[in-house]
Amino acid sequence: MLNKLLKDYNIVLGSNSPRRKQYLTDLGFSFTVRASDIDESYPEELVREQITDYIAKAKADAIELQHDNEIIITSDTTVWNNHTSLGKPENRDEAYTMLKSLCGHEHEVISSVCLKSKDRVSVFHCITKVSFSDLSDEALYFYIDQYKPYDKAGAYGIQEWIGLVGIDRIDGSYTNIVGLPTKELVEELLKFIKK
Ligand SMILES: Cc1cn([C@H]2C[C@H](O)[C@@H](COP(=O)(O)OP(=O)(O)OP(=O)(O)O)O2)c(=O)[nH]c1=O
Repeated sequence: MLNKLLKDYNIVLGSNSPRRKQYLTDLGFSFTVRASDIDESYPEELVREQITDYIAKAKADAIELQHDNEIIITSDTTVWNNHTSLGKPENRDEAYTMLKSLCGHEHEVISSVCLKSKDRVSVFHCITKVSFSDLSDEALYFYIDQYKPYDKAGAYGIQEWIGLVGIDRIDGSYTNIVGLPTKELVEELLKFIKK
């Protein structure tokens, strides 16, 4: 159904994330992948969704449009906790510090998505609240050592073991936590091609 609506466009996913690829596939899109590998730094005055909006757009800007009918989709996800943005942990200690800082309270997961065509750019974001339970150090180290969450913002994947045992509740989109707010993406894409 979505392919029919988008028949005049070539969708290009600008991402190396297997989860984003899977979600686009599950949505039923035909698409190609053309990812960039940018430096994900951002101006230090930015906060919350300003950070992910900025990086999602930078990811799109780093990808060249090859045809007039292409729409490039890029996304960026961060964990916003205690006024701090948690990206991907660089090592075991950093992963532990991040997870420990999430335990026992609520944080926000923010994903921004950038849609870019020959003549337009649109960025939107989606925020989900996630409450972590107070996990033991043993559980945190078990998760880090078994799952090596070094490719995940905030050092966790809700779709993994820690999501099964350590999350009290979420408020908002689940797919947004995993890196791509699918319902919002479809809505925004349909608006984007109507303009
Ligand atoms: C919080 C959380 C994040 N994540 C993932 C989503 C993102 O892929 C990743 C954050 O890194 P991103 O920089 O958003 O994306 P990426 O490097 O994986 O892919 P690309 O830039 O090529 O598009 O963390 C989960 O899979 N589960 C979770 O519960």
